[in-house]
Amino acid sequence: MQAVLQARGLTRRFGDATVLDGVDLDVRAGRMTGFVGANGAGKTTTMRILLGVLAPSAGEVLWDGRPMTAADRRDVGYMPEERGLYPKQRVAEQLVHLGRLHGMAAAAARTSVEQLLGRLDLAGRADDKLESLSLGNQQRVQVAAALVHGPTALVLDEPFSGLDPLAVDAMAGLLREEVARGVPVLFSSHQLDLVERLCDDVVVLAQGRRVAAGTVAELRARGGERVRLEVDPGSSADGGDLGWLRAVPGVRVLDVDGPRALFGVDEPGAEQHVLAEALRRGPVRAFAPDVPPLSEVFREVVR
Ligand SMILES: Nc1ncnc2c1ncn2[C@@H]1O[C@H](COP(=O)(O)OP(=O)(O)OP(=O)(O)O)[C@@H](O)[C@H]1O
Repeated sequence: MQAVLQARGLTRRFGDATVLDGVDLDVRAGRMTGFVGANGAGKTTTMRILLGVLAPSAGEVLWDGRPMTAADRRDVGYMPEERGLYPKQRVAEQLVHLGRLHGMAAAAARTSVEQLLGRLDLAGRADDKLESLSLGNQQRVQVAAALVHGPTALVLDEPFSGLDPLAVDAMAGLLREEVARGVPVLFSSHQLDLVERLCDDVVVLAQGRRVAAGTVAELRARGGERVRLEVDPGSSADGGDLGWLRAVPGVRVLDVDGPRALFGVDEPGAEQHVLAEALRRGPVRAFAPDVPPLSEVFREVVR
């Protein structure tokens, strides 16, 4: 499927420092794309370039396969790192104003704001000044600001930071609805468990370069074949200690804790030798393939 929003070879220099170096990015229609990387990796800089807030030193941003214009960008929902709503203005008032700026009729903007505030559990705060809300609730309003006009794409800089688990679920539900209506969604986050749970695709940046990209499953499979083994400690002569695994050729022990172990398979079939040896020593409780969590893959690829 053709990506709607693409970056090709994005490079950005600040003085002598190259903070983005040839970054490619694809955000596909109807897919949630997670944008991850350590502090300072270049995520915010990339998002600013996507939205035209910052110019690239080289490279380009494409919309539907052609250079993205200011008109294309006008309908993208953007939640910038510096946020951007007015603390002293009332919540609903400024959201309606934003909808109007995107070309909505007043009545349509009011309806959209009412619905969004209801979904985000903020109906009772509509007439309060933004600054009187807790930080988490202010964050919800910031996301509402990106959604109010029915965006053609969403680019959100850490929309989940500082949210309680219920707010995360409410926000995730809203974003999923946008994805379901075909909107490409890109969001940055340091919460890798959340990225793993919510995203279809992931892009990993490290020091200004794209070091990995693909579906969550593809990235998790990068660690190679792994197997989890557990034996019955009581019935084995050696008390179930799996230390012997270290001597099996073609096997890379990742973790051993008495009768439980996790090992990588470097030579196809080596896991069958492990199983045969384990069964020779006593009963086996578990022998199953294991996929590393995204957080583990992340540590590997950004190293
Ligand atoms: N205006 C600027 N002038 C000079 N350097 C900048 C400027 N903006 C960003 N940088 C540098 O670019 C690098 C990338 O920063 P960026 O904010 O894009 O990273 P990030 O991945 O979003 O980080 P974080 O997860 O901490 O938000 C950093 O080293 C930062 O100091």
